[in-house]
Amino acid sequence: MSAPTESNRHRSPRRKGPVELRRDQAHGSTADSRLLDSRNGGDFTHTDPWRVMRIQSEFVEGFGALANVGPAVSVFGSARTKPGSIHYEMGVEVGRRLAEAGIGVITGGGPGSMEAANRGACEAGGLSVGLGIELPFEQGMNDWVDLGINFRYFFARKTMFVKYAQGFIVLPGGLGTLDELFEAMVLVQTHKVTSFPIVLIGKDFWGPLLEWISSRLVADGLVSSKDLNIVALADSAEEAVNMMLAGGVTGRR
Ligand SMILES: C/C(=C\CNc1ncnc2c1ncn2[C@@H]1O[C@H](COP(=O)(O)O)[C@@H](O)[C@H]1O)CO
Repeated sequence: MSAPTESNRHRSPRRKGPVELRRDQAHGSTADSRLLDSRNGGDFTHTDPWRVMRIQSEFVEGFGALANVGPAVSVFGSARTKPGSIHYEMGVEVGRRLAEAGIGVITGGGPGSMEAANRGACEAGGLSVGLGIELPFEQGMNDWVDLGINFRYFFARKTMFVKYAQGFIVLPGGLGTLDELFEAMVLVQTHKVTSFPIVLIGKDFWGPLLEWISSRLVADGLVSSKDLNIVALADSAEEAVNMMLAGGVTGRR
């Protein structure tokens, strides 16, 4: 911005919402002139202020669609497990047992263990929710989702996993699953959520990770030893769902 001179000092400032623009910054188009200017084409949809509106609409639509889901558990796990594999079948059983306990199932709506948990819930007549995510490659919602919402933004979607669930069950998975697990653990660690059971299924799979957290992170003073209690380990779908119930998740009667 250039320094004030005699010629521009008194030019009136221009307001853009909470932003006030003076001198050279005050030139340019106005919101209504841009709205009426057909030469802009669709370029405005690539601007950050427009994205804020889209982000806001994801929250509004997500909150609206999920407001009445009732008691639910978010189930995370690999997008790559195949029907017939141990982890896929475990996902089906998790979904089924949650549904039988009157608890809805929320997943990422994708393939693999997400599909498995939705399938188990759907087949048992329970609520099966999928929070899909737009990805650079074609990827539809799995067939077992009854209530599906598609998100553009991971962070809006993640809010829904926490806000509408009373606990998390985590099946074996890769980076996406680890991301969701660690986010949940930090929310509990920082008391952003309370009474929120997180159960990992598969002692062989998760044991070494917890052992590393204990032997390295706790030993180096990076994590408090009491934070190890944020997660519990289970070896079966039955055990995991019972831990949810014992942890305060109560199903619909
Ligand atoms: C890579 C493949 C499919 C990707 N499709 C996904 N759809 C919905 N949600 C997804 C997808 N991929 C990852 N997620 C989320 O992360 C977790 C699984 O990630 P991981 O890296 O496979 O562990 C899962 O809980 C989702 O919320 C294969 O075709």
